[in-house]
Amino acid sequence: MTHIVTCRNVTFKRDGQQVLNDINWTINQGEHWCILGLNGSGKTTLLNLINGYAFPTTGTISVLGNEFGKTNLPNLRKRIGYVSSSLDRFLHIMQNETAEEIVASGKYASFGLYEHLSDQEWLRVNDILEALRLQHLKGKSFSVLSQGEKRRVLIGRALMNNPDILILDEPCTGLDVLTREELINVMNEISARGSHIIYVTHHIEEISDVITNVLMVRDGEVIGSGRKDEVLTNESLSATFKLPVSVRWLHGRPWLNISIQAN
Ligand SMILES: Nc1ncnc2c1ncn2[C@@H]1O[C@H](COP(=O)(O)OP(=O)(O)OP(=O)(O)O)[C@@H](O)[C@H]1O
Repeated sequence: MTHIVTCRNVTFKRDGQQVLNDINWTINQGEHWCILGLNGSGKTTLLNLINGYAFPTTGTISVLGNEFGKTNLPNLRKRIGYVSSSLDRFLHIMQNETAEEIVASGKYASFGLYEHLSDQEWLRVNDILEALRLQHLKGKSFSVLSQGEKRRVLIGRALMNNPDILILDEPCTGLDVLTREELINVMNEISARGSHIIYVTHHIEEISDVITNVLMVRDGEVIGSGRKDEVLTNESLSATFKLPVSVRWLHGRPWLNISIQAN
């Protein structure tokens, strides 16, 4: 398999609105992508198409070598991990479960099912807790964890199945700067384990060393796509954010400056 994701001439229309228009995008082996775009630009819709939760109006999508419409979706979805703060509303069902039980439940892609794990799978749970620096949370119930700890536990849960693709949809929303940096560091671990990252954000500061490529979306259209150092220019960022901005690189990481214009 050479391509992880391929979108060809993908459009998506709903209620007379062209939500996505002629999207062409390829993720190759070994690449980690960030999707950048304003609120309402179409990022979540694109993720839903990749997950097979929605289907394009026209065009084709193939994920991990399988073309949608010609493949077994549940099996394919097991190879895609998805962590999103938009799923927080479902978290009430696991408030009493411990950090390690929640990671373990990722094995069955269902909360609350971890009774049948083998000794080897529990070793894997331990290994993940260690890799994400969550060992100290063993035995603690989910309800008492901080926001940052909860996000990392959910990423650990998504890693339990060794997904080929891990989608992180705005994982740093609501986190303070220290917790955000801790979470960004976790991406090194994820890539070391062989998952391809798709990281969705509004903030270019979250584009860590691990991210190789960036897709810029504006009003449902791709306006930039490629290696991050080539794509993240003042012009393309100003177009993406509909605001005059400039980019500054510090130790290989981009930061945004907003050019305030005097009236
Ligand atoms: N099923 C649908 N029916 C009608 N409109 C839709 C549907 N799905 C998405 N849209 C519209 O498409 C546009 C893009 O929405 P989408 O959620 O993909 O944006 P987004 O980039 O993820 O935004 P945010 O950053 O705020 O999460 C919005 O205007 C939204 O209202």
